[in-house]
Amino acid sequence: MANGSPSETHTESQIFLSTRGGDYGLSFETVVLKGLAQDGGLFLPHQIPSASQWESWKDLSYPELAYQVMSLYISDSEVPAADLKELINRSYSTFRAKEVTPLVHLQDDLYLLELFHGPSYSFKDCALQFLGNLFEYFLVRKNQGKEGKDRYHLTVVGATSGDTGSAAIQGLRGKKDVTVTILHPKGRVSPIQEAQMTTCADDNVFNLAVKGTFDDCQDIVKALFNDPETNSQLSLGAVNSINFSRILAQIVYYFYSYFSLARQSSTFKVGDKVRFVVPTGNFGDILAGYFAKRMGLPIDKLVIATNENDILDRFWKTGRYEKKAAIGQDAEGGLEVDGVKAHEDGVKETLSPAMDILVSSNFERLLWFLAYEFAAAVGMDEEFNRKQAGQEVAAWLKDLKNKGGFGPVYKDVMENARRSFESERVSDSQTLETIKAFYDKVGYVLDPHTAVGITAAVHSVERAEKGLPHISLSTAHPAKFAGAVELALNGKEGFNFQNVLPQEFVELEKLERRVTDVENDWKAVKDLVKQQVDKELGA
Ligand SMILES: Cc1ncc(COP(=O)(O)O)c(C=O)c1O
Ligand SMILES: N[C@@H](CCOP(=O)(O)O)C(=O)O
Repeated sequence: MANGSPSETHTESQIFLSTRGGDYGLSFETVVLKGLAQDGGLFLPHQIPSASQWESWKDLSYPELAYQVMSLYISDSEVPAADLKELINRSYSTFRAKEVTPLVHLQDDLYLLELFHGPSYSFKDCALQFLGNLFEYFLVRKNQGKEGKDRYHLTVVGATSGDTGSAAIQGLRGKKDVTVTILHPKGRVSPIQEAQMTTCADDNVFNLAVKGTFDDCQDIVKALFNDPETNSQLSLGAVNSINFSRILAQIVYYFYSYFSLARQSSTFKVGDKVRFVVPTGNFGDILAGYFAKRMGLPIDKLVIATNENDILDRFWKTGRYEKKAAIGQDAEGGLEVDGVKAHEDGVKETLSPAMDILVSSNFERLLWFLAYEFAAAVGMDEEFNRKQAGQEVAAWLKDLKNKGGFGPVYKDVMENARRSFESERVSDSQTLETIKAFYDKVGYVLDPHTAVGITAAVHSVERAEKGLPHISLSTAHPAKFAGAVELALNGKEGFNFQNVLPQEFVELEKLERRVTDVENDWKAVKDLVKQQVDKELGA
C-alpha cells in the first residue's frame, strides 16, 4: 500500500487520529510524512496495542526488539516485515555501543540508561536515525519511475534547543528528495551543539538562528505546518517529536532496558516492577514510557524531572497548566522569574538548556488519553469517547493559546495522571551537586540534563517501596555541555574535561559554519525555506 489509506489488514493500533478530533483513520505513512494534523493536533494511534507476548522478548537484541514493538504500530501491508527489519538494522548499526543503549549500575537501586551512543551523542539519535531512513524509504517508493518536478520532495523543518537539530541533521544529511531546515534559538544552545549543526556541509541541510526562544522556534514550525499554502507548496515534514514515529522508536528502549536490568540484577526478575525517571522538556521521551506502560511493561511510576522551567511539575502539583512568567528584576537589574535568571520572554536560563522550554508539545498527547478515559468512565461507545476527547483537548489548547493556560482539570483527570506519573523540579544548584556527588562516589561524569533526572531519581528511591529498582535516563553525553560539567567538576582531583571529550568534537571547532540569522517571524522563515528549496531543486 503506497497511497496512505489503511486497509482491512490494519489493526486499530496501526490507524491514526488527531488529538483535536479533526483527522481520523489515517495510515502510518500519512502520519509520518504529514507530521502534524491539519487541525493543529498531534497524531496518535486509535489504540495503544497490548503486547501480550512482551515477556518472550527478553533475550532479543535491540534491533530485534525494535521490530517487535514497531510492527505493532506499522502494518505489514505498509512496510513489509523484511523492509522494516532492514530499516531498523541499518538505523541502529550507526551506534558506537554494541547494545545500542547500555544500562549502567550506579548505586543500590539506581541504574542509568545511556542513550547517547548514536552519531550526535544524545538520545534523539535513537529515533532520528530511524526516522531519517523511514523518510527515505517512503520517498524512494513514492518517486519510483518519476523524474524532475514530478518527484515528491519533502521539506523538513524542525525546531531545536540543540539536540533534535544535530540528530535530525545526522539522520537526513545527503538524502535524496529531502531538504532539512533546523531552527535554533540564537545564542541559547551549547557551543558544541551549535557547531554540530552549523558545520554540516551537505547541500540539503540549512540552519536558521532565530532571535527568540526554543518555544518561538517551535511556534514557527507549527505556524508553517498550519498554513495550508506553505504546507501544500512545500510538502512539509516534521522531525520534532510531534512526528509520531519519534515516540514509537523511543518506546523500544524502555523494554530493552527493563530486560537489561533483569540480566544484570540477581534479585530482579521479568515481571517485577520498575520505575523510570526521565529528564523532561517537550514530554516526548517520557510519553514513550507511558506507551510502554500501557502496552504491558510493569512500570510502577514514570517520574518527570524538570529543571526550573517547570510547567509540567506545576501541573502535577496543582492541576493547572500555565505558562506563568511574572518577570521581575534581580538586584543587578537583570531579569528573573521566581528568583531564577530569565530571558525577556520568561524562559529561565538553566544549566540544562535543552529543557529550557515553556510549553511541552507532547503533553497534548497525554491530555488526549486523560480526556478519553474521563469520557469512557461514563460508559459511552468508542466513537463518542474519541469525539469528546478531541473536543476537550481542542478547548484546553485554545485556552493555553489565548489565556496562557487552563485548569484546574477535573479531579478524576488529575487522579488518573497521578496514577502513572510523579514529578519533581530540580534547581541548577541541585544539578551541580548531583554531578559532583556522582563523580565523587562512582567516578561517573553526568551531563546536566541527566543530572536533573538523577536528582529526582535519588529522591524517588527514598520515597518508593524499598528495593524498587529505578532506571534513570541519560539523555546526552557530558561533553555536549562543557559549561555545566566544568562548573561542577573543575578542580576535582583527577578530573580533566579533555578525557570525556570525543575527538570528533575537537575537529568540529576547525570547520566552517553555515547559518543564517532570522527574526522571530514565521513568514520570514517561510521565505527563507522556500528560497532554500528552490535553490536545492534548481528552480
Ligand atoms: C539532553 C536532553 N535531555 C532531555 C530532553 C527532554 O526530552 P523531551 O523533550 O523528550 O522531554 C532534551 C530535549 O528534548 C534533551 O535534549
Ligand atoms: N530538547 C529538544 C527540544 C525539541 O524537542 P523534540 O523532542 O520535540 O524534538 C532539542 O534538543 O531540540
